[in-house]
Amino acid sequence: MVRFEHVGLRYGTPAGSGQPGQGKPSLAPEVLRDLSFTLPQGSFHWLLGPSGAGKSSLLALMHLALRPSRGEVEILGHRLAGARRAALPALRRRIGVVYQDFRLLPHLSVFDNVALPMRVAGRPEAQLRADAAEMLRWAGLERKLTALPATLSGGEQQRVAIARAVVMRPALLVADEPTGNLDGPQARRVLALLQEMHRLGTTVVVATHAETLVAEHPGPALWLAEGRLVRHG
Ligand SMILES: Nc1ncnc2c1ncn2[C@@H]1O[C@H](COP(=O)(O)OP(=O)(O)OP(=O)(O)O)[C@@H](O)[C@H]1O
Repeated sequence: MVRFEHVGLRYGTPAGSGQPGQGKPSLAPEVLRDLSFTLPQGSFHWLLGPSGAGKSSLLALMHLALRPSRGEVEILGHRLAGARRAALPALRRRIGVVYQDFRLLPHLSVFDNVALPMRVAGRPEAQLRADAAEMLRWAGLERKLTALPATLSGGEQQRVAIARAVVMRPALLVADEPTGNLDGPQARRVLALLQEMHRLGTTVVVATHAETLVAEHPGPALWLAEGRLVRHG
């Protein structure tokens, strides 16, 4: 479950920067204002709104890249305000993130990109090999295991990024404009993977400007405008 209660975010504050500190209050305007909503575990939501509305900022709060300047954020049963800093890495491992620009490591093969989160978490090599291979089969990339990201199409790179985001079986998956760099067929294939994660029980939030895709797959949505939640349903 994801729960926001009266959440505000200003960049440039110690909380907004994600850094601890005793800095003076920032005079920067709030980019997220008084957001309150709950996303049930296992739900799928679009995150919609014009450019600058605050979609990426909201997703950054959900995947713990930022902390709110005010209000309460609860992710997967953890209230961030009371959470010990030491508890955050374990919580982060339960959250998968997909970006518009893929963010694959260019010097690592497709296989090693997907295996990386498991290596960081110290999984045994035999298990992680099997899991990474299974995820890449699922994403339709079993023939690309040894390829470097630059040799793949945009759609293939994004499918690698999704395999990497879900290989640790996250309970929450957030995608920030995941089809922004893709053509229609590739975008649909990427969305199908995100929807399949939802069907498997993952809470999924997808920020997008892709109106055609949303029209083809109507579903619950959070609408932001100028940092406010203007519609939820
Ligand atoms: N690191 C930052 N520092 C200061 N202000 C920022 C930062 N990142 C975003 N902003 C501001 O926060 C507001 C919301 O930006 P955000 O990127 O969250 O919107 P968005 O809805 O995702 O936009 P887009 O659809 O164009 O990606 C904007 O006014 C933006 O300029």
